[in-house]
Amino acid sequence: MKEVHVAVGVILRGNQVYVCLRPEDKHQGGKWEFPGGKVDSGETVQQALSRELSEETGIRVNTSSPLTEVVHDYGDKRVRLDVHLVTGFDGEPYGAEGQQGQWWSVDSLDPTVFPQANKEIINALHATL
Ligand SMILES: Nc1nc2c([nH]c(=O)n2[C@H]2C[C@H](O)[C@@H](COP(=O)(O)OP(=O)(O)OP(=O)(O)O)O2)c(=O)[nH]1
Ligand SMILES: [Mg+2]
Repeated sequence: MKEVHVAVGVILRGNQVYVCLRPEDKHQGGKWEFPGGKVDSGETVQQALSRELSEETGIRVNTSSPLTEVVHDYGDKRVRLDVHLVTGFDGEPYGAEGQQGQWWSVDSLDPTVFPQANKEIINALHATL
C-alpha cells in the first residue's frame, strides 16, 4: 500500500495545544486531530506544514521544530506523519475550513478521541515538555 506523507503541526501556547475536528466525510472523520495535511510533490515538509496550517487554521508559522515521526497502517490507508511542534506563529488559529477548533491542555489530552496514530504523538509531546 502506498504511504501518504503528512505534515502535522502541534500548535503550542503555554500548556495548551490547538486541535481540530476532522470532517465526518474524511478519512478518520469525527476524530480530533492536530492540523496538517499531505505533502505535495515538489514541496518540503516545512513548506507543507506552513501551507496546511495557513489553509486550515489561518496562522503563519514562524518557529517550528521536529517532534516525532509516526508511521501507521489503518488498513485502508498507510500514513507517515511528520510531526512538528509549532511554538512561534502570527495570528489566532481558527477553523478556517469551517471545522471546529479548540485549545486543549496538554495534560488532559485523551488519545481515544484522536486517530490511533496520535497516541505516539501525545506520548512524544509529554516526553518533550
Ligand atoms: N492532519 C492530521 N492528519 C492525521 C492526524 N492523525 C492521523 O492519523 N492523520 C491522518 C488522517 C489522514 O489520513 C491523513 C491526513 O490527511 P488530510 O485529510 O489531513 O490531508 P489534507 O489536509 O491534505 O486533505 P485532503 O487533500 O485529503 O482533503 O493523516 C493528525 O493528527 N493530523
Ligand atoms: Mg488536513
